[in-house]
Amino acid sequence: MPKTKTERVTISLCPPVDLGGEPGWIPFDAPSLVGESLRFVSGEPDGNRFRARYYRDAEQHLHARIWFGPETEGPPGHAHGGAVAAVMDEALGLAAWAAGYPIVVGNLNVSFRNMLPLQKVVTVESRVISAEGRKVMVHGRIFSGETVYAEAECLCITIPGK
Ligand SMILES: CCCCCCCCCCCC(=O)SCCNC(=O)CCNC(=O)[C@H](O)C(C)(C)COP(=O)(O)OP(=O)(O)OC[C@H]1O[C@@H](n2cnc3c(N)ncnc32)[C@H](O)[C@@H]1OP(=O)(O)O
Repeated sequence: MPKTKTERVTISLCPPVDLGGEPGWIPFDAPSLVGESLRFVSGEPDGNRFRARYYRDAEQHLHARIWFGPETEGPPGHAHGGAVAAVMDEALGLAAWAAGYPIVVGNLNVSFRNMLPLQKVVTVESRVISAEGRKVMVHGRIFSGETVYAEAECLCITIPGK
């Protein structure tokens, strides 16, 4: 009769990272606005996938500091394109909510400009460009210093009744 074997799985967490904002940025509490459902990107603030923190600046624009952990890997040592798109989806959709539009994302167009190294803290900046009828256009980019990793155009559609 085969013996049952207990396997011990050890998950080692990466060390803490600094997701602090720029002077003048105010921490933005996304769950208090949209609920607790945004777990895919921001749900594990100490995990090995994404670590994210949102802020608003004095002009109420939404910014995020994002750390792409080892579990977001696509090309060796670099973030998966889907991981980059997931961050854009969440951050730019949230930017529309933060500007007062209850939306879901209808179309997201991401341009990958440079490979994004893992375990790097980057910044997402966003701008609500226009709002016509139910369509809200948000633009954003992920960058660090002079390097732009991705740019995105996000068409958000307001949800009737919200
Ligand atoms: C609840 C708490 C959440 C709280 C969550 C907050 C989270 C924010 C961040 C996360 C963002 C996400 O991941 S959201 C998840 C990913 N997204 C989704 O799953 C969305 C799936 N799609 C849908 O549910 C639907 O297609 C909608 C709601 C987007 C649109 O459907 P609809 O309500 O029937 O409206 P519809 O008549 O089709 O479209 C309305 C207008 O928008 C235009 N339009 C619609 N889609 C598109 C499109 N892809 N590209 C161009 N234009 C479009 C139409 O032409 C029309 O223009 P006109 O004729 O008026 O000119």
